[in-house]
Amino acid sequence: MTRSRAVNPLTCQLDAVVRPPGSKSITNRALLCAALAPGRSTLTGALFADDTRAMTDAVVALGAAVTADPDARTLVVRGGGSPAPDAVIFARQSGTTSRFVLPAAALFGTRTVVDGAPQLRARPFGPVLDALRQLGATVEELAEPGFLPAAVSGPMRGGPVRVSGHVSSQFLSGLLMAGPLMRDGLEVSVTSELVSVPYVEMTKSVMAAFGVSVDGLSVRPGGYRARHYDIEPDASTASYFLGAAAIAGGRVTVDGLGTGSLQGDVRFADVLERMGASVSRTADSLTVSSSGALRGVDVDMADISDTAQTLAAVAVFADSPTRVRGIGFIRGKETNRVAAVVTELRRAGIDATEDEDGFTITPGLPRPTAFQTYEDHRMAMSLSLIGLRVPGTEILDPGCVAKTYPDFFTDLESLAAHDRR
Ligand SMILES: O=C(O)C1=C[C@@H](OP(=O)(O)O)[C@@H](O)[C@H](O)C1
Ligand SMILES: C=C(OP(=O)(O)O)C(=O)O
Repeated sequence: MTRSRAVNPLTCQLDAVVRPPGSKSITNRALLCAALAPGRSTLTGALFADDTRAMTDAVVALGAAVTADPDARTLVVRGGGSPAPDAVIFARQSGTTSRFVLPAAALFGTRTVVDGAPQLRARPFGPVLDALRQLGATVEELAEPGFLPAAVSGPMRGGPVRVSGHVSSQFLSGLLMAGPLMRDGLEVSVTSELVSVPYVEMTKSVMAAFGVSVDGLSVRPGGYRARHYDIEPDASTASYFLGAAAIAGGRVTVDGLGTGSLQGDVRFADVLERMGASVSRTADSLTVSSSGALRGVDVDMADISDTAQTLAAVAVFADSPTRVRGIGFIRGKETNRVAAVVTELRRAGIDATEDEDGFTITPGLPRPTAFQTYEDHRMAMSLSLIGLRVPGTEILDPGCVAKTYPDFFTDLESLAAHDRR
């Protein structure tokens, strides 16, 4: 296993067109909806990474049959089955997989155990477990209350349910996706401020594509319909390439992320625009061009928090401080992302401070640093951007990118082939 990976500075301005792998969030929603739809669905443009393997294994445990063709980026799903008694789902490090399959597993009369890697066991599950109890499921917390592993069994009667929204939107998305298969359908009330709102809109869009409409946060009883579904590239992943254009200068076009994207994270480009980059958007692409001169920004990233670490790396190269707000909840992601990003930038000599709801970065010249990554793919990918400008940058435990983007370093290196010479 490689313990560290050097990132080489770009020597010239960029001029690249990239097509990142498929969206993790859409792939995992489409897999679950397809598994709940009787018949054969074909998912094209799918992501093949640890998180989507976790969901693939999970839907198989729920009774679906899945044929994967990674070269063609295609998953064929035969849905409409049911889990074997005492099924066990191991969600690896995947928040989406675990939070989405708990409600789906509790649709069935058999007992299913959901567990994950130690890192996932440390993340919160209380809101979804509590909601499942309200809906009539039997829930056993097999370790600590509110954490994995947990066992669930149904069926659920459905109807009104209350769930909090300030820790994660994934609880709400998971409940909605199981909603049409509950006896009385589902009517969700969110009891606290909802974070990551665009992901709930994405949930509704993918459900609609599979034949289920959501009215507000209410779903009528019904069923999903199998179909062919094409998945767009991952917008969170695209943020690393757009960030590269912003700091290295030049131009990067992301092919396949158009104005109709289902992903809120395309709005990372709006933040770069506020910092002084130029952005152009078409029906099928997103382009960021920059001279490399950037100003700091004060921005609320509660809707697009997976790109907050990318922004932290970009902010280092601006000419005034950047303040990121609204993201206190990312302390409960793969790692405490607020603390991790501040610690690592300080390790490089940058003046970074933790705020209650985010962080503040004052630009500076980073020194050559071996960055720790805290088993967090986004720490590794974001801090790599610093290496595009600063010689001697190393990323420790680079393999952690496998969670969502196994080929990240190869693709980042191939950007250099597109230097504008
Ligand atoms: O629903 C989704 O696909 C996701 C929602 C977000 O999580 P939270 O709702 O926990 O912020 C995001 O960070 C995660 O990567 C994917
Ligand atoms: C938070 C993330 O993932 P998840 O919650 O799905 O594990 C992420 O991909 O940054």
